[in-house]
Amino acid sequence: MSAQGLELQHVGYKKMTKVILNDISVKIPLGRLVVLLGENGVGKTTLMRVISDLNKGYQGKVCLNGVSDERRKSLISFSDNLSSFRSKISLNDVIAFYQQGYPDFDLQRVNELLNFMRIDPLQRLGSLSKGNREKFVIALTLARRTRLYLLDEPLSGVDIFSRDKIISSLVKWIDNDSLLLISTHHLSELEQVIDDVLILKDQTMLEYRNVEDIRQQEGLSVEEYYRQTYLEH
Ligand SMILES: Nc1ncnc2c1ncn2[C@@H]1O[C@H](COP(=O)(O)OP(=O)(O)OP(=O)(O)O)[C@@H](O)[C@H]1O
Repeated sequence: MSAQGLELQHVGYKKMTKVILNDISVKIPLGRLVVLLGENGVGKTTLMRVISDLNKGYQGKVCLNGVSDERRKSLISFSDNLSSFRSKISLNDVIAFYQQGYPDFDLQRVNELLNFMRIDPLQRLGSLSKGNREKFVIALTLARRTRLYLLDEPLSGVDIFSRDKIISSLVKWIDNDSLLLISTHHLSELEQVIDDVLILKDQTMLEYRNVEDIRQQEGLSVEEYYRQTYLEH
């Protein structure tokens, strides 16, 4: 494989003496939409934080497009819960902050995304409902023109109509030379748009597999396959 893409080599992470992630190795090419699966507490958020270099002191190597040191951070857009912002700040001011902080932030794209999600940027952050706040986070995350997007359970509070709309448009917002890793507990909704699944179990990777292979070779939906594989091991 070329250096283009995300490569994890024997990645592990401990918190004090507790093993959270253990010996994860995988190569994911660019241009993929990958869903990250696993039960509560298995380490999905931790893995995203390790990939983003937010959790220091991990074992092994994380390499994105050939960059394995902390410079890879500039190639990664990770959904942020915006907890560092005051509730009185307007969405436009949060956007201005992102514009200043990220040279790859695309103002036109964020406006298109907000328009698409029907979020008015004149509102104050603290006035957003849970679901609308999640939509705003998705818009901010996808508005960067970068190589890797990490969305950590981005749709948990979003209503089913908006979820369908956002999910079916995800491909449109991700460039061909980028990669999207999205964690969810609602796999069935994403089945039609994802390329691959990455399953975590017992602190490590159980499987990384192409969804078309699953359908053709196993004759199962991705959700059926996930349940079967998870319970078998
Ligand atoms: N600050 C912390 N201190 C100690 N343990 C932690 C800390 N943060 C996370 N953990 C532990 O790390 C493990 C992985 O947590 P993580 O949040 O990554 O799981 P997850 O797969 O994202 O879970 P969920 O599906 O519930 O969001 C859990 O066992 C959790 O208790």
